[in-house]
Amino acid sequence: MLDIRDLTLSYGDNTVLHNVSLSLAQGEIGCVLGPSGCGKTTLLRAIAGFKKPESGCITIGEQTVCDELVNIEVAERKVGVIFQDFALFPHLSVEKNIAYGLQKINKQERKTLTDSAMALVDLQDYAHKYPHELSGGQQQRVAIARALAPKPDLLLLDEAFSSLDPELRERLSGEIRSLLKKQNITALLITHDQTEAFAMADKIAVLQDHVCHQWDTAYALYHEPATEFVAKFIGEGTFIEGTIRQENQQLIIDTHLGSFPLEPGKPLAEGIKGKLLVRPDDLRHQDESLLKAQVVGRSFRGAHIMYRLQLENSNETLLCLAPSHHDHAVGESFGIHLEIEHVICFA
Ligand SMILES: Nc1ncnc2c1ncn2[C@@H]1O[C@H](COP(=O)(O)OP(=O)(O)OP(=O)(O)O)[C@@H](O)[C@H]1O
Repeated sequence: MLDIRDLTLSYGDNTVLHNVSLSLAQGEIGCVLGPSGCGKTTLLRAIAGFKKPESGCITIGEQTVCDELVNIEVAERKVGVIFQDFALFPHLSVEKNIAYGLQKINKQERKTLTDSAMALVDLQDYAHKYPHELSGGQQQRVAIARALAPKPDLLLLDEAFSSLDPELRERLSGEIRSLLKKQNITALLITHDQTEAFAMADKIAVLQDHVCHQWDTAYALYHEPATEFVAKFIGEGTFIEGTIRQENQQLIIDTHLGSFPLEPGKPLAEGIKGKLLVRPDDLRHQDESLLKAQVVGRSFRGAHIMYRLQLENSNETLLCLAPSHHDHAVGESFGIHLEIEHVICFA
């Protein structure tokens, strides 16, 4: 339903996107995640048709909306956009806001589409209210109904939850995911909030320095990051150094916390130094372990405590997520054991 191939786009000399590719099947929800200024909004603007790329191709449904020969107008692309501030018209009622994009359609059909969009987001009782009479969550639902009323092929959400408080944001992102899934709507959202991306998206693109580092499921981004940037950006963790050796065709990294076999097919070779990713859940609390570490920081998270630990005879600190009944104060030491299920190593 959405196919972006080798998209390159600049503002003057500033290349913002370089050879970005990603695609979504009908009914899939994608998310573009990345640090501020990495080009998330620019990508969305290119898909909607507000900014023409230098090269590359965008296809929405059956229609190529932009390539070296074609550039379809914004209004002709079957795309619904929801902006960060919802962009509702303050002087129009909920019903009229939703009907706004349907002016080319005859009156009867306009009423049918408006009513069904209002029902979709459960706002029938608010049809004659004005935006200032609604809560933030209700305003967002109006914005969604307005974007969905013309039955777009693709829905784009630009930081659509960021002006809401965290609790409402979490609840609404779950609700909206269910709504989009039930209606089999294809959507792409941009956010800098990983929790929101994980809660909503089937697939996530991680952008940084103009390029898309990885386009994958949340699970793969966390457990099989393609680049060091993705490993650092998604989730928490620390890198420890080691040396790579080969034993019976198998590459192994030796570190001061143990030796770990490496996945095949990575650009790693015997004799080079490697950086091994240690996630907080790889480091286990184990009283009987001879390997001891001292608590230098801690953050209580309810069921778990995130410890920052310093190894004996080392300046290195590591994160350890332990069940909160293992309650240790800063300055105390406890035994640890490294058990890595997904071995992630970079040269
Ligand atoms: N209209 C414009 N003219 C010139 N440069 C622009 C324009 N819009 C964006 N840029 C530049 O393009 C880069 C990407 O901007 P963009 O808004 O796409 O990033 P973003 O990832 O959405 O950032 P944020 O998370 O802060 O919203 C930035 O360096 C920005 O300064």
